[in-house]
Amino acid sequence: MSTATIKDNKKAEITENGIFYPSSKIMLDLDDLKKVYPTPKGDYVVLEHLNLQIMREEFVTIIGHSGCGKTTMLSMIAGLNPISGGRIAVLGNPIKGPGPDRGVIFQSPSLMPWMTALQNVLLGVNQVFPHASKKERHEIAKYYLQKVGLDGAFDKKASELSQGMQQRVGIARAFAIKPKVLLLDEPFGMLDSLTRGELQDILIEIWNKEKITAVMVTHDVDEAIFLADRVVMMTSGPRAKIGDILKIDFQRPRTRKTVLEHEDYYTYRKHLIDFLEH
Ligand SMILES: Nc1ncnc2c1ncn2[C@@H]1O[C@H](COP(=O)(O)OP(=O)(O)OP(=O)(O)O)[C@@H](O)[C@H]1O
Repeated sequence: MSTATIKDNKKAEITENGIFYPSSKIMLDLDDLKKVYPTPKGDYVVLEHLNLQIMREEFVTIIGHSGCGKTTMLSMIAGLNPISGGRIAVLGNPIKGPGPDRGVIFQSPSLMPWMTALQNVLLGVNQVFPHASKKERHEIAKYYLQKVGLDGAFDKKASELSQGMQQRVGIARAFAIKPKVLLLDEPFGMLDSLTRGELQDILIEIWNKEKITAVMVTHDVDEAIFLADRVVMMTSGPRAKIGDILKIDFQRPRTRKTVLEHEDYYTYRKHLIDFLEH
């Protein structure tokens, strides 16, 4: 097992734990990112000098104390929150706002309650693939609903679905637009632990197949380790930035059992908990 403290990973090409990441492999580049919120008491600098490169086909989880700016960072990558300084680029192209190259899964899936599961997924598919035939668009939406285990619930209204089923629709909706980057903001935070485990398995199964770049904020250290290629630790705010990065060397595909039984598991876990406690 190897770990590395990233003091300054600003370079376009980085070497970490002996692995060389060429710039051609960088999917997402956060360069000297800054975010300031104006408040009645004056400007609040949430993030400053935040540098992070995320590779193609990489699954990165982000942990940090409550209020450090994880959602702020993710919403800026999504293009939903303006940048105060620095740059965010996808495959070298600076982002200018939200776009279909970035899919988002929030803690609450915010479905249209009066629409069916299928119609909710089709909303995004229709927008992103306007030139595909109606049959093709339905096939895409149904494929991903099947993948999340909702074969029998295409025509159920979102309001009739449990929270876990609604989040399954949220996952299907995000994958169905075939984004380059999937952004997940504590997507399982509101679910009971059994449902949470089921959805982690579904997420990782689809991700294993599609291998799109994924960035996921979580408060759960075990979830962070189970899913990630690298766990990114943010310092506490104000002026939060990347404090440390832990590479998770478990082979894929992974199962919870093999991960929990791996001799490095508790070393990884201790590393993350030590970071959060200091
Ligand atoms: N629109 C806003 N205006 C002013 N301050 C804001 C705004 N949005 C967030 N903040 C502040 O910015 C800081 C970072 O918030 P953010 O939600 O990004 O943190 P977080 O790490 O995602 O928190 P949590 O883990 O609790 O979800 C917090 O102190 C929050 O109060």
